[in-house]
Amino acid sequence: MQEALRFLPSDAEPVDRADFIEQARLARNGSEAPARGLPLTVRGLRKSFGHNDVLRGIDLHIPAGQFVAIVGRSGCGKSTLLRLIAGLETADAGTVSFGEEMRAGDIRVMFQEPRLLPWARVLSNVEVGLGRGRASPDAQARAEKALTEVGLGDKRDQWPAVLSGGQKQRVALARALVSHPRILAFDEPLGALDALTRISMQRLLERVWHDQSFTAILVTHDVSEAVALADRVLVIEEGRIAHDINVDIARPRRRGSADLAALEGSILRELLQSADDPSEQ
Ligand SMILES: Nc1ncnc2c1ncn2[C@@H]1O[C@H](COP(=O)(O)OP(=O)(O)OP(=O)(O)O)[C@@H](O)[C@H]1O
Repeated sequence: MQEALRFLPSDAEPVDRADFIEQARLARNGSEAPARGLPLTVRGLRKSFGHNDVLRGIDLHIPAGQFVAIVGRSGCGKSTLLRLIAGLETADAGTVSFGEEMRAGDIRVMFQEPRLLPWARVLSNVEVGLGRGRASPDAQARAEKALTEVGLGDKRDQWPAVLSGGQKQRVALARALVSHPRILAFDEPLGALDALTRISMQRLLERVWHDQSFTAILVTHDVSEAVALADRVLVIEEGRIAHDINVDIARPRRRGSADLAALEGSILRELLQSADDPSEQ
């Protein structure tokens, strides 16, 4: 495992999820197995669009299996960072490296829009996530299993058009999970959902992350979502990681609890302060 880098200005240690994962795994299997998530290290990452210097030097290490949330003002570069990590965008400088050689399907991204194929039934939409593996004999069984994991086993033969927004996002999640990714990147995946659906999707995300032990990176506008789900919250300001906050609150976390609210409040105050700072406009 690579050594964790230090970040500004936080001195928080990377969260050790090993105990949490191991306890769950031992309870399920009675045997020890290595975490499935991949670690990743970002060094000196820079990205500009024309004269807009969006990311001005990002240094970051995410241990295998950690759940990291990225927050910050609109336009601060959260999605750009996520896209660079996922290889959907090319950096101007810097590197993103992973603990091991990557195989196809190791990184998946889930977006705000479900991006389902309207002419394909739900099960076929999930099989799309297998890429070339769609042709394998067990593709259908894997897709059915992924659909069951998101609670939509009974919708396999439906068309996307008849599903609710939340159900469509569940299908998108199943499509992301079917390749057994070792890093799952979420770009504001729940942003278009109503409040109740959003909370039930947050629980689902947390459960699948817990069960499958992938490394999770969540871009969100919603600080309460970030502190409810993540082991660690990164605040991006002025193209850099301005705060790297350890969410040292035991799981399962109770929505609305005083400790979550206090942490959310302190992050929001920080964001509002930087938004009010005229020197940054
Ligand atoms: N392909 C692109 N071409 C030009 N500018 C871009 C491109 N992608 C992003 N940008 C610009 O880079 C900046 C950062 O965008 P990004 O989407 O990463 O921000 P964000 O923090 O995710 O924003 P939001 O919270 O509003 O979704 C913005 O000013 C955006 O307009």
